[in-house]
Amino acid sequence: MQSSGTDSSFSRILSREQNGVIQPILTDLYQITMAYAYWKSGKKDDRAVFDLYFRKNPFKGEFTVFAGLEECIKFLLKFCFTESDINYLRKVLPSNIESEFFDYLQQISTNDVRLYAIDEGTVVFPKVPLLTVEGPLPIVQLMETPLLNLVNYASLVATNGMRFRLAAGPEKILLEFGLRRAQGPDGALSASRYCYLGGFDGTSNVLAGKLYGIPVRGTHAHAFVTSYTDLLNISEETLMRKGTEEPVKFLPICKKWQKQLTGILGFLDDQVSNGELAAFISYASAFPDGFLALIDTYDVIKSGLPNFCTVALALHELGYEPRGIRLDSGDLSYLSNHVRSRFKKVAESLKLPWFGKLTIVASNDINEDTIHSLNQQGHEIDSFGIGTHLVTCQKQPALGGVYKVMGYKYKLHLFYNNNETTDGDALVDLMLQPDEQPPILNTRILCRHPFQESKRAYVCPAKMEQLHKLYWDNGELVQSLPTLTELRCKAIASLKSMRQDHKRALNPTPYKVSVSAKLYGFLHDLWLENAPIGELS
Ligand SMILES: Nc1ncnc2c1ncn2[C@@H]1O[C@H](COP(=O)(O)OP(=O)(O)OP(=O)(O)O)[C@@H](O)[C@H]1O
Ligand SMILES: O=P(O)(O)OC[C@H]1O[C@H](OP(=O)(O)OP(=O)(O)O)[C@H](O)[C@@H]1O
Ligand SMILES: O=C(O)c1cccnc1
Ligand SMILES: [Mg+2]
Repeated sequence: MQSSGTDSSFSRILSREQNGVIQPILTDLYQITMAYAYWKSGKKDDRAVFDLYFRKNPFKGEFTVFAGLEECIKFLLKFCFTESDINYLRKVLPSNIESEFFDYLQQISTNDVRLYAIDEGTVVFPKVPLLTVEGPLPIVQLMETPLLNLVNYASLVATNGMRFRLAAGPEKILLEFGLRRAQGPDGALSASRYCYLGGFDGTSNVLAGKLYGIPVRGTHAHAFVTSYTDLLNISEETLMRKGTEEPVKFLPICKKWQKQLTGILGFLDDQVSNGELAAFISYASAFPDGFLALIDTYDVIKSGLPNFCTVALALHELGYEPRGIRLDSGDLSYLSNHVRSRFKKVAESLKLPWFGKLTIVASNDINEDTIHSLNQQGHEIDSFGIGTHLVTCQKQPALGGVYKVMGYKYKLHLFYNNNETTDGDALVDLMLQPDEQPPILNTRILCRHPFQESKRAYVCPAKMEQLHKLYWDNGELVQSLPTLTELRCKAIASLKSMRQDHKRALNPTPYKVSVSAKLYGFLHDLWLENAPIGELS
């Protein structure tokens, strides 16, 4: 077990929930067989350094949001093979394994491990190490699979969330509705957590709300509407006038508004679904403030919209504030525009300006391209509810993060220019050798392409940041860990500092990760040393 750290943030993360499935044997068998072979050949105390990085940004994009670090740290914190793990391993590993290996496994810990990492929520790029893990070879090897598992999907889905945010714009409310479509319960929880980190505003997943403090949001389903067949179901429904104990029969007020609305909206009251109206009245009676109705069960224009307006005006008469509607089928551009124009018409006719600004939520198999297309066509959607494409990352289902021995050490700086309107744009990431003098602000420094000799540029940083920090040392967390909401703000700010052309949806400009002249020379020599020389005959 680890020593109990003194840093208060250490005990703080212990109190945060962790998925119980994360444990040292959540790994590939070959990590354990390699650990045995290392142990047997006397390498148990050899030191090794592994870097975790990915080779290509996902979704044909040019950025990735790094996520999963807090879980990696909790994994280090609790890293311990239990007696039951050992008993299981004794059963499944070949019988020739020496018993002392199991004694060794049972006492290993992360006390001699060091973890350097980029802050969670930072926008990161290919081949830049997100984590660097130093420690006894078998121990850091054993961490490969769990660390990759904790970072790959977290970063992928956070990036996906951020891409939906970029597509929708900063003002739209983005809700994650993916629980029913996610890759199992754990995929769903991770999706809710990291979509929030990536800039979503809330989730429908109640357990994720409880575990991670994410705002929980929701509307109602078609099943709720279809379970009501006629107005008889609700004829006795009463509602208190807001702020009073005065019960009022709600249906007659609705009937009155329905009549008035037929002239304004031009619908026929014998064409609206009475079952739908009953469902809306019933939901409104349960939640009179913030009433939001799904209006596409039967016919948005002929039934759902008039029924919603009817109930919304009746609620308003009793002092409540309705919120709006959700569309879950059909042409979301056309329907949202139509609904908005009708809301405005009601607002003007009845001198109720708030009616024109009611919220329009859209859902139904929405992906990033749908949002770009809706933006082009024009729409009046205020909020998107997104499930399948977001959480399954249908456009690219995995991030190809790897865990490798890089064979050299480096330090990494991020340089910014002095764009005053954006508080500085990120210009370039520069890797230097550890013993190099740190770059000096407002002084030219040569940044080279890691391999192509002719590609180089001078950069004069107005602001800079060292990206790798020591997070874990001597069995303790040595940095404070931000809350999920702080990580979300960090991710949004980190993306904001990226130039627009790196973020565009189609053919974005690659962001540059470069090396110093000294590191370039070192890498070049290393490469030449290792590249075999051919022989001509
Ligand atoms: N204006 C639009 N531009 C581009 N895509 C749209 C637009 N409106 C809706 N979509 C998308 O088009 C697809 C329409 O889905 P589909 O063809 O299944 O029709 P539907 O009306 O949703 O039917 P169903 O009731 O069976 O779900 C959805 O993925 C939706 O997100
Ligand atoms: O479409 P997604 O992005 O996955 O978002 C979640 C979907 O889940 C719900 O309905 P569901 O798809 O379960 O049923 P329905 O489409 O038949 O109403 C909801 O109405 C959304 O359409
Ligand atoms: O609350 C909603 O509207 C919701 C939740 C999950 C899936 N679809 C919709
Ligand atoms: Mg659906």
